[in-house]
Formats: sequence, structure tokens, C-alpha cells
Amino acid sequence: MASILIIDDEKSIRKTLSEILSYEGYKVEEAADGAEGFKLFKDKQYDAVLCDIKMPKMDGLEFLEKAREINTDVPIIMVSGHGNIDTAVEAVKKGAYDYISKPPDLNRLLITLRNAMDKTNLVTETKTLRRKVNKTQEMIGTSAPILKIKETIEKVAPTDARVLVTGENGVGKELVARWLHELSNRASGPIVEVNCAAIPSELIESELFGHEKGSFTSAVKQRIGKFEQANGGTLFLDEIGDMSLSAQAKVLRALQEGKITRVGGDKEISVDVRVVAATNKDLLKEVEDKNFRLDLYHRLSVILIHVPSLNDRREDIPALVEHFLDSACQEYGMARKSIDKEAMKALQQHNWSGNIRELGNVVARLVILSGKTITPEDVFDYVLPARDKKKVNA
Ligand SMILES: Nc1ncnc2c1ncn2[C@@H]1O[C@H](COP(=O)(O)OP(=O)(O)OP(=O)(O)O)[C@@H](O)[C@H]1O
Repeated sequence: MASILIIDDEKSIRKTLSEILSYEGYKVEEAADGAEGFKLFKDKQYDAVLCDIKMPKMDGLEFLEKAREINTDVPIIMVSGHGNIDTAVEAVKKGAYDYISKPPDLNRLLITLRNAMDKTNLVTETKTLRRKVNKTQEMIGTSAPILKIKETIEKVAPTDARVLVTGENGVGKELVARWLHELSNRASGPIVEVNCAAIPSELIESELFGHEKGSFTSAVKQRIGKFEQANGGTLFLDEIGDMSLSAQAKVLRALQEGKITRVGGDKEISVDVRVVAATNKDLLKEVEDKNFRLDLYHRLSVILIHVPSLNDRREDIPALVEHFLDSACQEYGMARKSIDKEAMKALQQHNWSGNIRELGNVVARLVILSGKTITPEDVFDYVLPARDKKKVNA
């Protein structure tokens, strides 16, 4: 149900508008002047605001200006009396969505509201779409290891050298792979990702190489595998340490010969694919334990890029937090929130086990639950376990 805030000092007007809009199925809240309205606007999320122009305490224009400072997405419709049409026009120039005159014409009121909210939905959709088509996420951080990684990516990307990216979960290994693709001569081709840990071992070969119809019971039609899909581009083999030994043998052959055969097929198909692999395991240890082929390891690890955990590059945390604040506030259509110095310090000292992914989730949670400025109390209440609280206080 869409919710609407009505700000008007005339009780009878508030009552009429409120009755009409409730009848139309909106959730309505009322405020008797700009100051009261602004307090509600600041603390709650509305889909639209109807705001009178002439009011005591804070008038409509002042409300508009203050509201726009904290949120530019919620449409504000001014309600003007006879004497202040000029002011209403002025308000529209300053960012009000539109104005309606008193006494409000029922149809015009409802149509204006509907249009205003449709427009907000469009703006939100556009933002989401823009994010989707946006290029690869910038790699944030100026710590020595991140600078080194960026430099390596720039040097290695234009070559077809295979790269093995290592590091714990959520440190940004996939981001490294995406940048290797983005800065390569293959950037106009596809980047295809396979999470080797997520695919049951009996299906991985068909996933990677495809299969011919009837090659096994559930192979009801022909299927093109990821190697073929990535032709002319990059194949990102994530969690390669979890791949079965038999799949490893086939991948090795594909890398050696630049050819694949679909499961159940006999035709050799040439593929032009650059492979970037990633793992959170110690692959040499896996080799020792006979879970990973040494020859495949050498094929994959022409270039090694290790992404250190967030706990080993804490100086990158503030920039990452600011970045996630931007994206979370935008995503939830909120005005940009800020973070208090002590709260930032607490985040910087936290022991991050889920790395950047966890940090992103935590900031999103803080954006949703905190006020305009994120305080250390917010961080303790919503994020950090008690042990960290003790540590920071000590
Ligand atoms: N340096 C960075 N700057 C900005 N965002 C980052 C950075 N590194 C990682 N991220 C973001 O953090 C999230 C996790 O990164 P990513 O998926 O690349 O990690 P991963 O190491 O591949 O994780 P997994 O091991 O679980 O596959 C992604 O949303 C990614 O965009």
C-alpha cells in the first residue's frame, strides 16, 4: 500500500484529503505544519507528500528545500491557495513534482498523485537497470596489495596468459577475473563463469563441454557447454579446487589442445578461450593430497594473483564503507547517510570473516536501520558481537 504524508495547517483540508486518499486505498499520515511534517519525513519512508504552501512555523517552500536535502526521490506535490500560485510555480522550479490548487479537484489530485508515483517507480527502475548494465565494478582500495594487483591486471590482461586467482571467500577474486577480461582484447567477447563447487561432479563435464542428445538418461536435447559459450572470450572457473579428477583431466586436454568434445559426441570442436581460475584452497596442498593434478596446476597458474583478506588491508576499509554507503542508499532510495568517526573505527577493527561481501551486507544493514548518521551504538547494536564491543572500549 502506498503511503502519503499530508502537511497542512488547516484541519478541515487535512481531514478531507485524508478521507479521500484513505478511501482510494492509500495509507495516510498527517502533519499540521512544515516542522512536524519534516520530522515525519525524516524518520519514515513515504511514497509521496502533499504539502500546503502557507503554514506557520515552517512553510511549504522551506519544507521542500529541507526535504530535498535528505531525499530527492519522493515526489512532493504543493497545495496552493488562490493567493500563492506564483509561489507554487517557484516550488516546482525548486524540485516539487507539481502543484494543485485549493480546493483540490478530486480527479486532478488523484491523477497527479498516480503520475508522481509512476515517475518514482520509473526512476527506481532506471537506477536498477543502469546498475545492471553498468560496467565492471571499480576495484576500490589503495593499500599496497591492491595497487600491486591492479598493476598486475593491467600488465597481464592484454596477454592471453592464464591466471590463477587465490584468496579467501569474498575477497574479490571474481572482480579480479572480470577486470582481466575487461582490459583484455577479448572484452567485446563473453565472460562465462562456472562455479565448480556448485555443480555435482557427475554433471560438471556436461556443464563444461556440453553433451549430445541421448548421451545419458537426462540428456534429452543437445547442450552447448561453457567452453563453447566462452568462445572468443574468457572462461572463469571459480572454486577450481573442488573439481573432480576426471573433469580435471578433460579440462587439461582442452587447455593443451584448444579443442573439446561434447559428452557422448565424437567430433572435436576448436575453442578459443582464455581461462582464469580461482580458488580459496591451497592448491599445492591439494596436489600433495592427490586431489588436484600437478600438470593442470601448472597450466592454470602461469600468473598468480593472491588477493589478501580484508583483515590484512584494513586501510582499505573506510573507502569501501563509503562506497557501500553510496550504493546501499541509492538502492534503497534514501538520502546519503554518513558515518561517525568512532563507528568507522569499530568497523575498521572488526574481524571480518566474510571479507568484502560481509562488509557490504553490514553497511547495507546499517543504512536501513540507522538514522542519518551511523553511530558507534548502531554498529554495536546491529553488527558487531559483544566481544568486539569490549575490545573497542578497552
Ligand atoms: N576492491 C573492491 N572494491 C569494491 N568492491 C569489491 C572489491 N572487492 C570485492 N568487491 C565486491 O565484494 C563482493 C565479493 O567479491 P567477489 O565475488 O569478487 O569475491 P570472491 O573472492 O570471488 O568470492 P567467492 O570466493 O565467494 O567466490 C562483490 O560484490 C564485489 O563486487
